[in-house]
Amino acid sequence: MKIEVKNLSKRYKDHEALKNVSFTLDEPKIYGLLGRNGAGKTTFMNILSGQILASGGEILIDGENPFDNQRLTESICLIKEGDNFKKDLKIKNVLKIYSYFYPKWDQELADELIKEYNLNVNAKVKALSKGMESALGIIVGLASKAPITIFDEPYIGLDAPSRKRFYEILLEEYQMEKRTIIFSTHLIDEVSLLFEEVLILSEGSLVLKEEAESIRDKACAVSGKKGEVEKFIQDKDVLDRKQFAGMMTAYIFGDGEEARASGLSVEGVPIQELMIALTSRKKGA
Ligand SMILES: Nc1ncnc2c1ncn2[C@@H]1O[C@H](COP(=O)(O)OP(=O)(O)OP(=O)(O)O)[C@@H](O)[C@H]1O
Repeated sequence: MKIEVKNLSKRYKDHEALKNVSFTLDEPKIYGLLGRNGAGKTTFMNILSGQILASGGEILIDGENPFDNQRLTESICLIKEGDNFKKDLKIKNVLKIYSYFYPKWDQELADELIKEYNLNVNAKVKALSKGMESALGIIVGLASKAPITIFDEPYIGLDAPSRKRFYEILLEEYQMEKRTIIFSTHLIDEVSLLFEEVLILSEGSLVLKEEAESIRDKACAVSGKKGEVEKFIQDKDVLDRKQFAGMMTAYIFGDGEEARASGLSVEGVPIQELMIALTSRKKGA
């Protein structure tokens, strides 16, 4: 489904959470939506899933506004950090409700994941630990098979092996049937390999939208003796620099060929570092 975001703004009283954000997602991909606390990620995902209204601009999904739009809501599944389900419901009833709601619901996958995460279908949501409740969210998100599936920091309390399994299953499912997956997380290093495209919000503005692969070509980390790196980056677009014991690493925009030719060592910039550099750069600008 095509998602067009046009001059999107959201104001909460005197705070502008989203400022004139525009971009298009026109292919089913795994998108990483990143940014610091308060950058506007959840606000964006809430507007996208039709839960709240924008203050200005619009989001169109296949040409339609998602707010109060039954046809579209069946195609969008948003799994939040918590409180996704009514506390008094039993797991089996949660699954039943979602199976009615999502036309492409995959019960076989839900059953498999219930076993995988060792959940008792007769347990009530309120009796679940934080990690178990997150597992239930992940199960619903994956089994919904919604063409737009949004995970907003979906794994609070989930331990590392369970998160790893989630990434593996997400990828397996995605490879079997492509869909738009928007994944917002602060555990960037852990998931960045999943992302096919990365969007970074900073203080309500979009500061990067780039395919993960071209990030590798667009920015690089240049390391070497401090003096040599300093000399090399004089005329470069520098994102960030770190120094230690007479050595320096600078993150720069541009490919690494010239740096390599100057005898400096060149590596990719981890997406987490890129996010930190881009979001602090804007603040200081
Ligand atoms: N209902 C609301 N009322 C008032 N202000 C809000 C409301 N929801 C969000 N905000 C403010 O809007 C800004 C963006 O919040 P949002 O939750 O979208 O950020 P985020 O990027 O998801 O942050 P985090 O990574 O911490 O979850 C923040 O300054 C937040 O305080």
